[in-house]
Amino acid sequence: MAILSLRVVVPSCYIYHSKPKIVRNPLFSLRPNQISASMSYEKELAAAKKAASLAACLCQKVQKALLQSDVHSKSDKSPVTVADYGSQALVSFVLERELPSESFSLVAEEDSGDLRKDGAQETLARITKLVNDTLSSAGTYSVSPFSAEDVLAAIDSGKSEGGSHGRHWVLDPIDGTKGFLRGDQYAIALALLDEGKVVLGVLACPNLPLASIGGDDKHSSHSQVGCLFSAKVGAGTYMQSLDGSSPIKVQVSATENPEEASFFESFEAAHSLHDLSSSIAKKLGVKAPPVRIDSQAKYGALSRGDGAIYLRFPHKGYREKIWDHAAGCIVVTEAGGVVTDAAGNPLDFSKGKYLDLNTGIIVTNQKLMPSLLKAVQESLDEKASSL
Ligand SMILES: Nc1ncnc2c1ncn2[C@@H]1O[C@H](COP(=O)(O)OS(=O)(=O)O)[C@@H](OP(=O)(O)O)[C@H]1O
Ligand SMILES: [Mg+2]
Ligand SMILES: [Mg+2]
Ligand SMILES: [Mg+2]
Repeated sequence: MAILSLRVVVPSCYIYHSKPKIVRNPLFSLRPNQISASMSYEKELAAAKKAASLAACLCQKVQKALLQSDVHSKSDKSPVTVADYGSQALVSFVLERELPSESFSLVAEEDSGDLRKDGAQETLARITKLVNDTLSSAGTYSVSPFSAEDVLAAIDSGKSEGGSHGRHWVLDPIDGTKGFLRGDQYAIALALLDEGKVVLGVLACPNLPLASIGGDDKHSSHSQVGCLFSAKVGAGTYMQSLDGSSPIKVQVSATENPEEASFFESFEAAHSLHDLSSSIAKKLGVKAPPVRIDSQAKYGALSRGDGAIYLRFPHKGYREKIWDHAAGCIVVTEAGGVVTDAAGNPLDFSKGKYLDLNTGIIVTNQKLMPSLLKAVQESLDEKASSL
């Protein structure tokens, strides 16, 4: 069995601390109508942070010793690993356990179909062991070990369709599976929808340096890695280290000058049109080359001002899923940023599993958004007229 070599050294399993250290910033003082919103969803946010942190432990364990046999191809040919399944089972278990009085609906990326097929028993046994080992090493729950059937059921509790009524959790158990396999960036992305609106979001990014990745030190081997971003409607965005530092409030870059702004885009060229992003950035006057990283770690990095712009233009025909953007979207907006489609409309998470989008997704701060939208429109018009 081939063992893939991985570049990132990760810290040991996380101990999660919940007490926030508030960094005062007048920009983030709450308006009266935000106070009630900020006080609700508290236990849901705590549960989401716990679930994502535990899932991150499981993913790290797998990434440290990744076996070729842990990687499978889904029917759409995208990769899925034992860690994607294990992470989904763990998050679903923790949420149900922490919030027993609430009706539970989860819209999640993975399902157990392939794991129920002949020949998948060994993989399922490995996932079951990973889930049990992670729960027992965290020591948080005294539960009898999960059986393989329990794991399949926990994965399949993510089959909800979401929508505009009631509450729905939205989970990408590993966002950026290709990055995960390369030993690069990935995220456990969890959000809660209430009446079709994202009201909280958590991004666990086990390989994201705590220091900025926007500057010259982005390849420093000394950087401590492992970030947990969390945001609640009306209450701002916080970042803490996954191994337990106090949360600090973060905010997006305040730059008004595109020449100072760097931009993020997908690492995978198959996921976003890099040429189109370059033409938009050039029009806007951005000087720096693109920062290409996998997953919603881009939203996390943007929320703390590492870069000022995220451009995402999928190839024609691709339909964006809500779990690829829900958590990232609230993490950025609560940090003062703006997330829209290419026409400037806010993203609508109330339509089920898919986002009903116009062309692409753009993210930046409030000052740069008007000129970014103009550059996007001009570049799209040029592209259309050249066809
Ligand atoms: N063709 C195509 N176009 C656009 N997007 C796609 C495409 N295929 C996949 N995906 C989704 O992209 C998710 C990975 O996020 P990113 O594109 O931000 O990261 S990456 O740099 O490209 O790895 C990735 O999420 P995961 O499947 O959770 O890894 C996919 O949902
Ligand atoms: Mg994803
Ligand atoms: Mg995924
Ligand atoms: Mg996937």
